[in-house]
Amino acid sequence: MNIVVIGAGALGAYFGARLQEAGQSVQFLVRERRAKEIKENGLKVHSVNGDYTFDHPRVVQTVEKIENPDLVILAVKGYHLTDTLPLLYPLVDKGAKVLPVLNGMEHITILQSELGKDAVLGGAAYIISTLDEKGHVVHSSEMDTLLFGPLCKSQEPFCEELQSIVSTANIDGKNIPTIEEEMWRKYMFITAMSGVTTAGDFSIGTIKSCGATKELSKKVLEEMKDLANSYGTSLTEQDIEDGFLKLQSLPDQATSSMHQDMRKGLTLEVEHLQGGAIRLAKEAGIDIPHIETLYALIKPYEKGQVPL
Ligand SMILES: NC(=O)C1=CN([C@@H]2O[C@H](COP(=O)(O)OP(=O)(O)OC[C@H]3O[C@@H](n4cnc5c(N)ncnc54)[C@H](OP(=O)(O)O)[C@@H]3O)[C@@H](O)[C@H]2O)C=CC1
Ligand SMILES: CC(C)(CO)C(=O)C(=O)O
Repeated sequence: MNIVVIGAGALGAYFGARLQEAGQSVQFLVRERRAKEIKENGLKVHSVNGDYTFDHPRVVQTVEKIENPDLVILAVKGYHLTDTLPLLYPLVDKGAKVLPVLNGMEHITILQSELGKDAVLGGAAYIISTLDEKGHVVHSSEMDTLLFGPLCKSQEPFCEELQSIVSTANIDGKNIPTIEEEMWRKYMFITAMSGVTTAGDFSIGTIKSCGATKELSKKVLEEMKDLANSYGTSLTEQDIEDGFLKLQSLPDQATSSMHQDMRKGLTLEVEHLQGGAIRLAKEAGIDIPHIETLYALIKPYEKGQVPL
């Protein structure tokens, strides 16, 4: 399969590496800074599931050079989504399906209205990865789940083909027929995990060891369940329990990508995640006070600046 990764960051470079390792043709469509970094330092993955070094990473900076793309893995941050549209239009015109692995939900509506429903698959990832000072991927816990699936019936055969490909790769890749619900589950989980770790500036261990902080995480999961259900899913108390168990199963030092970004002084996805939840809740007429509070605490750090 001809795979194009837009967003050769912590997540895109990891899954791109695993798919190339499995024999697929993978190209990274990058901007100038990242192209230079990869040229200077090469592209490597340091992973608890096995390292991978690209001999010659296939890096392109213009979309015109890409021929016969089958799949675009879209792995940029939420705040970069609209910048990728000029790249996505021609790739979709050339026949590619787009698999967005961003956290959140609002990007699906934007992509579907810009690219057409047929072109946009559902996707979500569970992985803890980051980039080091050389721009190499550091994947620090065994979890590397890539979930994808059809958002409309016409995509089912493509997703089956993709399943047969990811099954040969060293990742936990799954075609989920009910991917939309699965994306809401992930959104529920990440809103709690990123919200609490970033607002508190602590890792999972602190959530696990403090009763009141655990309770706050549960309240956020509950609010997200109600939000998801107001958009047509059927999440249950069991999903909250499962989300909470997943959070507790992570190593004490593990933390969210948003919190890692805050520690590095980078821009945060707070508007895309907690902000997105607030907008969707307003539209649905439901209250999500705990998420609003986390949003207010994180928002001052959004641009990476240290507040006064
Ligand atoms: N990291 C993690 O553990 C997880 C992340 N996620 C989600 O995955 C998404 C990606 O996160 P992550 O990989 O951490 O982010 P990174 O910041 O590590 O990577 C994003 C990459 O996107 C690139 N990019 C942005 N705009 C463009 C563009 N127009 N053209 C080409 N490349 C572009 C950036 O390049 P440049 O250097 O040029 O800015 C950067 O390399 C987020 O939504 C995140 O929430 C989900 C699960 C886990
Ligand atoms: C919680 C986690 C690590 C799970 O994949 C994640 O999605 C993120 O931090 O962005």
